[in-house]
Formats: sequence, C-alpha cells, structure tokens
Amino acid sequence: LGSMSSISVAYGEDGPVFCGLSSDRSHIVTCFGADASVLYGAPPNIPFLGLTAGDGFVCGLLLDSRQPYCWGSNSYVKSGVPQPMIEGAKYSELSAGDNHLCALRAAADEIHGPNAATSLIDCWGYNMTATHVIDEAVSTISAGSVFNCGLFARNRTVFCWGDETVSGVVGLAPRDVRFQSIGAGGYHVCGVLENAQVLCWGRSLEMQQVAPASAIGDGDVNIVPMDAMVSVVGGRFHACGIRSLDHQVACWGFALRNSTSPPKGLKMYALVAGDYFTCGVPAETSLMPRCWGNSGAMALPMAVPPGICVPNACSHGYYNYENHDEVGNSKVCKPANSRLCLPCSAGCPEEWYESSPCNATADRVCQYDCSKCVTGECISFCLSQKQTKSRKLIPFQLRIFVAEIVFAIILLLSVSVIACLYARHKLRHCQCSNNESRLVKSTAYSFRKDNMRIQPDVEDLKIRRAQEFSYDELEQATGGFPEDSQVGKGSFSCVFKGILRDGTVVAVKRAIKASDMKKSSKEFHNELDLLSRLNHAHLLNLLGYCEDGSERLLVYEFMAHGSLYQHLHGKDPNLKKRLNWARRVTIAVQAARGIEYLHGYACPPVIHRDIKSSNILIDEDHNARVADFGLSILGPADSGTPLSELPAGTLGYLDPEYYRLHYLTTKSDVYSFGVVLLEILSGRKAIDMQFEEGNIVEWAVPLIKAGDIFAILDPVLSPPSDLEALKKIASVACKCVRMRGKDRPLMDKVTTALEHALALLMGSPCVEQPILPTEVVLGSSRMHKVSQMSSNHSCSENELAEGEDQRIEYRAPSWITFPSVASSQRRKSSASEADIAGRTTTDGRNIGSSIGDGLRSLEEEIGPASPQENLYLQNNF
Ligand SMILES: Nc1ncnc2c1ncn2[C@@H]1O[C@H](COP(=O)(O)OP(=O)(O)OP(=O)(O)O)[C@@H](O)[C@H]1O
Repeated sequence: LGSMSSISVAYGEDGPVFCGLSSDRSHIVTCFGADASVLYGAPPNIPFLGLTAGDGFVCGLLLDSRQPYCWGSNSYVKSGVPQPMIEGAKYSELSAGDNHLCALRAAADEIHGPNAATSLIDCWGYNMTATHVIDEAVSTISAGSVFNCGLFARNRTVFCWGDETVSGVVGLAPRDVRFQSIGAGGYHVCGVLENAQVLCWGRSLEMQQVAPASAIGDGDVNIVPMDAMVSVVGGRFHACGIRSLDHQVACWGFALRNSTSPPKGLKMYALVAGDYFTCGVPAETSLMPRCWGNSGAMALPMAVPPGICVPNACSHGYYNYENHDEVGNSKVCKPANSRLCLPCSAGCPEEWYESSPCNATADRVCQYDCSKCVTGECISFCLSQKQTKSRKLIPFQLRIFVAEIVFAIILLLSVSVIACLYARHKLRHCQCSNNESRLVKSTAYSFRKDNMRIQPDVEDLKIRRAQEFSYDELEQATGGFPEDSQVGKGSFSCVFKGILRDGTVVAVKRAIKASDMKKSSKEFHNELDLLSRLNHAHLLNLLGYCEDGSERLLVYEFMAHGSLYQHLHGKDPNLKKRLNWARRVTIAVQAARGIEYLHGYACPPVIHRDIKSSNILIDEDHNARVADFGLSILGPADSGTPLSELPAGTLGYLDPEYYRLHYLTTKSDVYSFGVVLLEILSGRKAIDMQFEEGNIVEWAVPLIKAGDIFAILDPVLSPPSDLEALKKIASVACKCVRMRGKDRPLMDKVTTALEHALALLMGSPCVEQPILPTEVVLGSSRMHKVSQMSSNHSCSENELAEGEDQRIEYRAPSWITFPSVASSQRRKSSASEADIAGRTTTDGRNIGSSIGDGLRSLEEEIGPASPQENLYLQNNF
C-alpha cells in the first residue's frame, strides 16, 4: 500500500513480509518474514531504486532499466516485469495496492516528465490493467487497496481513480486543497497539506472526524491529530505520520487487538505501512527499521536508506540527508551524484519559534516560545524550565557555602594537576605547560626549540584548524572520484588526486565502507585530531577534511612521487632503479626525523603504529613524509610506559612484542622502521612469499650478523664502492628489529646514526672534495648542480650516474623550518636502554659482539663524525 519507498511491507496469509534496500549504495533488496515466495523470490544482486508491496507480492523499480519487477505469490501481479509492458517504457514511481500495481511513466524527454502537459500511468493487476492518460503533469502516485491517487505537479491537488464502490475514496477526494504529499491506505487516503497539517478522507474504521467539511469539500472526511507532519502512510484501517516537531511517529485509526504501538521517543526518517503492520527507518545511526503492529514489535537487522535517491539537487523545502558516523563510509545513493532528500519540517507551530532554519544539510529546529504559550503542553514545558531556573535561585548563605566547597575542590584539583604535571615533567622531560614553552610562531609551523624538546603551541594549535570542505567541493576537485584519478588504496580508504578551486593539487582520502564501522570512524577522527595537532616537515600535512553523511574525507598535500613502497616494489622497475642509494638513505633519514618528532617532540608523544613503506610518501622535491595516522594513538607521557592496546598495524611490520604481549611503546614504531630500513637496503617486501624465507627480518638479520652485507643489498643497484654507510644502516636496522623493545634504540639514536651514514655515503667517495652547502643539495630550496661530483674522478662510474641523478634536488620550503637539533644534542638527550644493553649484555641477541664493527652499540658504532660529515650535517640538518 502507499507510495514507493526504500522499504516495503507485503501482507497476506503468512503475515507481513518486510523488504528493504541496502544502505551501502548497492541498492540490493533483502526481505524478512514468513512468506517464502516473497523471501526467496527476491532477486539477489539486482539494484532497485525503490520498492512497493501489496497482498503477497513486492515490486521494485529496477535501477538500471527503470522498469517494474515483481515477485511473490499474488495471482494478479505475476513475477517478473509486469505484462503487457510497452517496449522501452521507463518509470519514475511505483505503487502497489492489494492486487495491482501502478507505475508513473517517466519519459526521457519532456513529453511525459514533470513539466509535461500530460502524464501516463500504467497499471496492472485485478481490474486495473490499463494505461491512464492524465492531462497534467503528475508528481507522485500512491495506491490504496483497490484504488489509486496522484498529485498534480503544478497545483499539488489530488486526483483518485479505481473501484469507488469498494473503496469509497475516489468521490471523496478533496478538491482545490493543496498537498505536499499523500499516503493511501486500505480505504482511506491521508495527505500532508501545505501548512503541514494532515487531512484524511475515506471510510476506514475508527477515523475521527474533526475537520469542518467546508474546509475540504464533501464526504466522509477524517483528519489526524492537529500536529504538523512531514509525511504520512496508510495501513488497512490506520494511518501513521512523522510529526514535524520531534519527528516521532503518531498513528491513528483502527488497530487490531494485541497490536504493538509505534516506538515512543524514537525519531523517524521514513515510514511504510502494510495492512496492519507499519515500519519506519529511525533517525539514528543504525538505520535499522523498527516495525510495529499485528506481528509485534521488531527491529530488522539491516540498514536501509531513509528514502529514495534522486538525481537532482534537493529542492527548496528539502534537505540533503547526511548519514551518521557509524553507518558506513560510502554514500547511500547510486550513482554517486544522486542524493537523498528529506522533507524539512514545515515551519514551527504558533507557540514555537525556529531556533535554526532548515538548510541544505539539516532540518529546521523548533523550540517552545514561552512568551506565546497557549496549550497545556507548552505551559507545562515552560513551567518546568522556570522551575529549573528558580531552583537555581538558592539562598545567599547556601550559595556562599557552595562557593566555598567549589573553591576548595578547585584548589584541590589545581594542586593535583600541578603535582601530576610536575611528576610527568620529571618522568619524561616533556614540558607541556604553556609557561615553560612559549613557542616560536610562524604561520605554517609552530615549534619551540629548547635544549630538549620542540612542542606545538597549544594556543597556536587552537587557531590552526584543518579547513572543512563540503563534499561537493571535493567531488568537484576530483572530478567525481573517478577510477583514473585514484592514486592509491588502503584498507580503509581510497586516495584520489584532486585540484581545489584555488588550484592547489591535493590528495583526497575517501573512507570506504569497513566491516567494522566504529573502527573506521574512530580512525577517521584519530587521524583528524592528530594531523591537526602535528606539524613537521616530514609528516604529511593535513589541509582539510569533510564529513558529510556517511562520507568521510581527508584532504592532504599531494605527494607527487607516491609512496616509498611504490618505488621499491611497484610495477615500474625504473622507479626502483632511480631510487639510488643516496635517495634511499635520504628518505630513511627524513622518515626517521618524522617519526622522531612523533616520539620525542610531540607532547604527549605519539606512537604511529603503522610505519611501513606505503606510509612513507615522497613529495615533488623527493622529500619523504610520514603519513597515515589512522592507527596512531597518543603515547603515555613517559614514552617508555607500555600501553595495553590490541595489536593493530600491518603484517610484516608488526612489533612481535606488541603483537604477542600487547606491549606498546614507541619502540614498536622503531621495530617497524627497522623493517623499512631492511626494505630500503634489500628492495624486498616486508613479507614476500616468493622467497624461501618470506619474512624480511628472518632473512636479512642472520646475513647481516654474519657480515654478509652484499647478500642483502638490492640487486638492481650497484653497491657503492665503500660499503661503510650501508653497513651502518644494516646495523641500525638489526638493532631496530630486536625482539625486546627495550633492546631497541630510541628514534633519535636511529636518526643520528642514519644521518651519519648519509654523510658517509655522500662524503666518503669524494673525500678530497670539501662538501659545501651548495654542493650537497639535499634540502636546498633552489636547484643546485653538484658540479664537483660529476667532475670528481675518484667517484666510480656507477656513483657518478647516481650522482647525476641527484644533481637536481629541491628542498621543500618546510625544510627550512625544521629545527636543527644537532646530533650531539640528540645523543645527549637519550641514552637509550638499548645502548646500555648493547654495551653490557652478553646475550646472543647482542649481535655487536659477533660481527665486529657490525652491531656494536650505536654510540660506539657511529663514533665521532669526520670533519666532512660534520660540515655536511651542520649545513644540511
Ligand atoms: N597525500 C598523498 N599523495 C599521493 N598519494 C597518496 C597520498 N596519500 C596516500 N597516497 C597513496 O595512496 C595509497 C593508499 O594510502 P592509504 O593511506 O589510504 O593506505 P595505506 O597506508 O597504503 O594502507 P592501509 O590503509 O592499509 O594502512 C598510498 O600507499 C599512496 O600510494
């Protein structure tokens, strides 16, 4: 009964059967109930635009062909596309009565469209099979048991046709009354008038007559309670509507004995009625329909869109439906540019006022205006408000007493907070208080450099918020998220290249539907929070975000050269070759600095939890940026304190200690970064089952320990003439992937070691040449030629080739703002447990003892920097 919707209720001997479309954009139908012919006749995997149902059957409007398709056991409405069917006919709406189906023709041209002079309505079934030519454009149709009604598009008046003897509805249709919408029931029709009041007519039982006949014409007129409604539906002898004010359901008319009532206190988006059974899509995140009536109350285990998707923008009086966070990541509607419009509440009643108007994305909100109260409801509401206020007017002495208590509590709290801050400060030398850390402000970056820590300024962070984008803006920027602008895909998102209106090239990360909605929503907010707070030259900057219904998108700076993973393991072998040793080690240094910032300089520290080569992105200046804070969590103030978190991360990079014991510290990131270092050295994936030893750690560490560095180096690159730098990196990698977190170095140690290795790599082959700032070009905002390198005869041919490769390198402007914490300072700042362990333990895992220079403690191993290295480091870091 009624009009087409995203849900339908069929009825018959076997009781009601509910069918609904999936809210996951698939538009696939699923049914629940006891009528096997409806349940099992439902076509799997065929998308529908909307549904309608009658006695023992359901019909859907096929999304692709726009033709009706029915299934079930009604002998008048056969399964399949109803016959006769005009070839190529397309329909915009369906409505089913007891034993018939009507469909409103939607011609591709304007002959029968909404602005047309005529409309065609085709009906099939008992006593109904005919084509009706209506002399005006019809906007919607709704079927009762043996009759149908429609609304004219132009003047919104109603017209009905069908079996008048049985229904008694057709002749009673009010003339010259304008409706926003109508809902036909068994033997009555209800409609929402232009002023949002509801008017019913017909001869259904128990329908109270309250409206003056003069207002609506002759006949047996029934009207609902006086509440303004946004929509109405009709059952066999009852009708239900969604109240405009609170979106709660109100039902009236006849109900069977022992029927359940509509849920109280539950807001609804949409309703549909069978004969004695009504269902609604609740305005809550689950979107799981609730039903009530003769078969008891039930919640159906599927999420259903709260209406029909339309191709056009929502017209005036409608707002674009937004999903709630937990509902899903993808849009409800297919195709992507269609949308779901819900009716705005129709104004506020007399004694109410509008506290916020209906806009493009949200309905209007009304509140009681206590100065205009007339009804008891309003008066009692305002009285209760008053009482609440007057209760606040407590005697003066009592107020003083309370104030004293409050003061004492505040004092106590302040002392505790100061004590905690002090303890925390002592524990981790991390100064979070504003007083201690007045930060150097700049528009793009805000860091404080003191002898130990650099922290984001709290005030600055309050101001520096990521920009909020509308979905349309981002859809436009990416050209509608087509496949060819997709630059990557993760477990929870697809990444698209886009261009904002101001010409900025961006990467738009669009969350995809995850099986665990809460998780993906949590990740979205984690990432948003973290990225808004963090700012570093080697972290991927968040430019903005968008949260629109079920859509969640993050907008990042576009990284022109993709991910380190793509370079090392992508399909293009040239990419890998082009990533010569100097670039690889530079990337390692830069990524290490980003992670070091997370661990050491952000306050409180941040544990990334998903360090891997696909999360190290490379910008157009070939600088590395650590990305994807989806799994990050703020670490304990004392970064050595473990957090008991359920393991999350990527196989192959996951710290075994964290995985097995759920023991999470910053050292878990150190492990993952060690794996990345091994990837960089070997060009192998973290897990690659094409090799006998598929796990990179299990494969590489024994070889490095045995001093066979050659065996692990990426065969696509010629090894540098002096392997010292790579040996140092291999040694650092081995330390990073030690089994016990406490045996691994801290990130600042790792960074320092890598910086030295880089300096060695850049300097040692050309030791005769002094390395000048303009020559070693990593980090210059201008282009510099490494003329010396190309003319240096002591460099090998291979190195020369690699050197040529890196002659033109840039430094992103953000480099300039990177705090130049000298390696020596860093060294002082963290005497890692690993280093201490490295010097003292005789454990077999302390590989330092087994391979000579290979894996001694980092301090010993790095040794003092050579003058060239120092010069290089001073000028470049
Ligand atoms: N800002 C960006 N600029 C250019 N490409 C990007 C950007 N961000 C991500 N990508 C590309 O998209 C891919 C997917 O990124 P995403 O962060 O969604 O997933 P992931 O980290 O690779 O995997 P997972 O989500 O499973 O951890 C990246 O590997 C990278 O190739």
